[in-house]
Amino acid sequence: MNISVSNHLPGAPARQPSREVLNVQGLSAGYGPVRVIHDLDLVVQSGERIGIVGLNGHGKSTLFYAIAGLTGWQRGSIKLNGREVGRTRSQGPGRYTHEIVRAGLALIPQGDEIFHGLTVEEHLDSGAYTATAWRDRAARKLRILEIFPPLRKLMDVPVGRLSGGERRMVSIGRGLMTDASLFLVDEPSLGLAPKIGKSVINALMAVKLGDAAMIIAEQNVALLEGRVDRVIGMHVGKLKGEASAALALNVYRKA
Ligand SMILES: Nc1ncnc2c1ncn2[C@@H]1O[C@H](COP(=O)(O)OP(=O)(O)OP(=O)(O)O)[C@@H](O)[C@H]1O
Repeated sequence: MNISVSNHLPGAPARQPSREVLNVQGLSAGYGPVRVIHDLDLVVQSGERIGIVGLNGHGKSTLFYAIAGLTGWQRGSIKLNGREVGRTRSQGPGRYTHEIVRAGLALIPQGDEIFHGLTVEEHLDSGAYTATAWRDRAARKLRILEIFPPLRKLMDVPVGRLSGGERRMVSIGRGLMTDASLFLVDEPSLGLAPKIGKSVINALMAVKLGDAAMIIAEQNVALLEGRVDRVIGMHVGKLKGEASAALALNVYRKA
C-alpha cells in the first residue's frame, strides 16, 4: 500500500479525525540468542501521547529500536501509517531504517547523540532531513524555540558548551524538526537533575501533535502520570496494564 505522509509539524494546529499511526502485533525482538521483547501488541492512534514505563533493562529501548528496524532480529507485524515495516527486519538491523523513517518515524534515542562542534541551529537544521521539513525549516525552528525557550539565545553556540539540560533540549528539538507522524522519545529525563528533567517533560507535553502521535519511555512514572493520554507498564519485555495510569503505576511498583 502506498501511504503518503502529510505535514505533521509539531505545533501544527490541524487535527484530523483519529486514525491508526502504529499497529504492532505479536512482536518479538532481541539480539542474537537473547529475546527481549515477547509477543507484544500495541496500537497507537493519531493525536495520542503515550507513556511506557518500566524499570531499567525491561525492554523499552528495545521496543523503540525494533520499531525502527535496529534490533538484531525481530518477528511479528509492525504497521506504521498502515504500511507494514516489520517484515523487512530479518534482513539485517538498520538496513531498512531509512524507509521506516520515510514512512513517518522519528526516534529520539536515549542520551544526547550530539556533535560537540556544531551549533544549536546546525543541529536543528540536521533534523529537517526530509524535503518537506527542509523547506519549512525556518518555521519549524521557531516552533522548537517556543517549546524550548532557553535555546533562543544559544542558536549560534556550539553544543559542546551547553549544559546537560540544554543539550537534551537540542537533541529532542532535532528529533521534533522532522515531519514524522510517530515520535518515539526514549527516557528524556535520564541523567538530568530532577527539576531540569521535569521541565524537559513539560516541554514534551506542550508539543502540539496535530495528527501525529508520541510515545515517551520513562523509568519515572511520576513524571508522566496524569499528563499523557495513557500510561502502559512494561515488565520483562511485555506490556502490562494498558489504559489506566493507576494500573500502570501498580505494575511499575510490583516490578
Ligand atoms: N545491543 C544489545 N545487545 C545485546 N543485548 C542488549 C542490547 N541492547 C539491550 N540489550 C539487553 O536487552 C535488555 C533490555 O534493554 P533495554 O535497553 O531495551 O531496556 P530499557 O527498559 O530501555 O532499559 P534502559 O533504561 O537501561 O534503557 C537488557 O537486558 C539489555 O542488556
